[in-house]
Amino acid sequence: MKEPIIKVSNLSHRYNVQWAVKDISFEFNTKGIYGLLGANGAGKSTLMNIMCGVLNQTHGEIHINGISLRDNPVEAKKHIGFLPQQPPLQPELTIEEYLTYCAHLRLMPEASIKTAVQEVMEKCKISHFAKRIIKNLSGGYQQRVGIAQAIIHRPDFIVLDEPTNGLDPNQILEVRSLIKEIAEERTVLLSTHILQEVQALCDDIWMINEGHIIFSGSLDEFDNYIMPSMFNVTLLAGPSTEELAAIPGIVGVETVGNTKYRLQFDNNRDIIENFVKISVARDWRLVEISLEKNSLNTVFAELSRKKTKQLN
Ligand SMILES: Nc1ncnc2c1ncn2[C@@H]1O[C@H](COP(=O)(O)OP(=O)(O)OP(=O)(O)O)[C@@H](O)[C@H]1O
Repeated sequence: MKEPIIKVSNLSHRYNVQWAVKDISFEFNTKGIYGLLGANGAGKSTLMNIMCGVLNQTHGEIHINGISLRDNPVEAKKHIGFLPQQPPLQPELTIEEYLTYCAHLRLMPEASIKTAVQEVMEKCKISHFAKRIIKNLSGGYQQRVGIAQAIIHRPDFIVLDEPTNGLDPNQILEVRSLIKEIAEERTVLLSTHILQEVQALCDDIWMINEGHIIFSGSLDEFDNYIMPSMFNVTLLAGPSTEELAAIPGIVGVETVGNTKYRLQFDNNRDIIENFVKISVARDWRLVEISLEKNSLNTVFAELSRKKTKQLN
């Protein structure tokens, strides 16, 4: 049977008395982009540093393609690429010099290095700047070089820690498109505290809060995890707010202009169907009705609140 690309088992880490990461387990078996979402201080960098062999965990095991990172770190690291929050660039070197240096650090066979450097520069669309000194590149191009160093040794598993942090909107789009291309052939774990980032890029989401994984699933599952609690209606011959508030299941009424209402409901899943029936029966001239989808921000805040409550 094929080993998981990455397997994390009962991983915990503490810097001092406080656990930064506590009893985390998961595995990735497919290519694509996995989002690791969490607020500042949630434990993302700690988890990523451990997964990339930069930090030794207090407890637990990591296996990359079946190789133990603790027992066989040199072999395991051949399968991992890492772009930390601060890309480990050498500002005085040219792109080509720097990537050649990285290839040596990655213990690549000497004969394969020149081709690997050319290939990775093409992949990351930086070949035209091969001879340019890194410190003279824009933030977006520096980040491309950071990504290039993470994939030069052709690892199966790439970890990107906040890869679009500090970039302008155009650079963000360019780096995102590069990440998508890279993930067609590999498994990418992308850490971010930006919800739009996971929305734009990720197939699956892991959410971490206070060192615990509090959600894992697809983007749709994440979005729908908490049932919407509001819906909006347009009633051309609407009743008084009192009459609306008296409908069983409605717990709040807000008027938005002359014909529009925003209604809050309890956990009654049949509310929309019931509301339509009542509107027709009472001739309110219903012309529009829509559930208000929770924004990812709302879900994020609610999940954090739920989990913190459970842990206390
Ligand atoms: N070197 C360290 N020594 C002591 N505590 C640390 C150290 N690094 C991180 N921590 C603590 O561990 C917890 C998790 O931090 P971590 O940096 O992993 O979170 P994060 O989700 O990556 O946040 P950010 O997005 O701000 O980097 C925090 O409470 C942080 O203060």
